[in-house]
Formats: sequence, C-alpha cells, structure tokens
Amino acid sequence: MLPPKIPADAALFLDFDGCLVEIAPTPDAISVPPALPGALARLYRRLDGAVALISGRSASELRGFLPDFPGIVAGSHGAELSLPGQPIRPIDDEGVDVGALQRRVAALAAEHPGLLVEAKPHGVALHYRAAPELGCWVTQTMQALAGDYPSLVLQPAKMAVELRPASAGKDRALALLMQHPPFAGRLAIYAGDDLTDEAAIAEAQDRGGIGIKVGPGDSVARHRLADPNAMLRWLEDAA
Ligand SMILES: O=P(O)(O)OC[C@H]1O[C@H](O[C@H]2O[C@H](CO)[C@@H](O)[C@H](O)[C@H]2O)[C@H](O)[C@@H](O)[C@@H]1O
Repeated sequence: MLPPKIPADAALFLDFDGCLVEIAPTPDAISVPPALPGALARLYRRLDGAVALISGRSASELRGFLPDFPGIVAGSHGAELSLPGQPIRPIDDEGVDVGALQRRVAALAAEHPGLLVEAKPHGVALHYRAAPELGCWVTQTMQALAGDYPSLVLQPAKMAVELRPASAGKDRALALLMQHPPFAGRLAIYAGDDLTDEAAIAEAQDRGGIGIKVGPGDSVARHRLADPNAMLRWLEDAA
C-alpha cells in the first residue's frame, strides 16, 4: 500500500542508502539526486523542523553528502547524534577499542581481494558487493569476531556485515528523538529499505505512526514505495 501524503503534524525519520539514494557499487559511489536537498529543506520548514535522518553511515559522512540538511542526523545506526551546528556526540560510549577491531577486520579481509572494509566511529563494516561469493565467509568471520566484543552486535546489511554497538539501534534513535521537540507529540513516520530499518519501522507503527519499506523484500511495514525515485516524488508531493 502506498503511504498517505505527509501530514503537517508528522515527525519524519528517513534512512539514507537505498531510501533517499540508489544503492551503488561502493559506499562512496552514491549520487545524491539534485532535487533531494531542496525537498528535504522545504519539508523541514513545513514540519517545523521535525525531519531527521537515521542512517547506518557515520553522521559526519552523511553531513558530507547533504551539507545543507538543516535537521538532526543520527549516524552509525543511532550510535551517534549530530545536531545542526554542534559537535557530533555518541549516544553511548561502549569503551571498545574500535581501531584495533578495524585492524583485525582489515587483516582478515586483506586475504580476499574484492572485500571492502568501512571503518566507522563505533564499529566496522565488511562489504562483499564486489565479491558476492564471499558472503558466507564474511558472515562467519564477523560472527566469530563478535564473540570477542560483547558490547557489539552483528548487523547484516545489503552485501555487507557490520559490527555495531548493541546499545544503538535506529528504533532507539527514533524513540529518543520522539521525546524531544520538535518531534514530541507528532505522528512518527519512518522510511527505510534495509534490515537495520525494520526495528525503526516497527517502532513508528507501534506508536500509531507510519512505517514505509522502500524497495522489494519482506518487511513489517504497512506501506511501501518502489525505490528512492518514488520516495523523492512522495517527499516533493508534500514539500
Ligand atoms: O542506514 P543507511 O543509510 O541505509 O546505510 C546503510 C549502509 O549503507 C551503505 O552501504 C550500502 O550502500 C552502499 C552504497 O550504495 C553499497 O555499496 C553497500 O553494498 C550497501 O551495504 C554504507 O556504506 C554503510 O555504512 C551503511 O551502514
């Protein structure tokens, strides 16, 4: 079912990769649709600032792709929060030596051409999009590493597996933001395309709001948009 038009009392939470931008061969190869920044800025004004991005990417990277986005960004699957004009801060400090973890993953990945290691402020992702035959190996390797890091959890993603803080989560980021202005008291809407988005989609729906799955695949969402292009048209329709 298509989502309804965005109401003026909405609190809008949007995923980034696969939702606002098309999936690309590598994380830095994405392109932001030229009309997207303007649509987000207009919605931000129309919803009195109640528009946030909740992404698996680091907040600083996301700000780099959308430098003029005026709203809040929750990065690293909700492990960090970026308020406009303020330094990015972690929601929780896990006390993990992330650098050492990233070096371990890089050393393991070096034995397998085609793998890509993405270092994040609070974890690490291992991408196998260029070597899909290594998917099982990547999952098993990251699973084995997870045993050494009790405060991290395995986060399966599109052609990637990540270790991220267990205390984070896009659902928790949404719940946290909904406690504060300008989001509090509004109708929560969450849209995303990936496994990491499912808990946040459920969280929005449990609050009486709207959950939207972008693209194909199973989802708890009651609404669906075909792809980032359809998402942009839906945003523009309300902006
Ligand atoms: O929560 P999101 O904003 O959707 O971010 C999820 C992950 O997106 C990126 O990886 C994915 O997109 C890449 C670019 O299209 C693609 O090459 C990769 O295969 C996908 O897994 C990003 O690199 C990750 O850090 C995000 O967690």
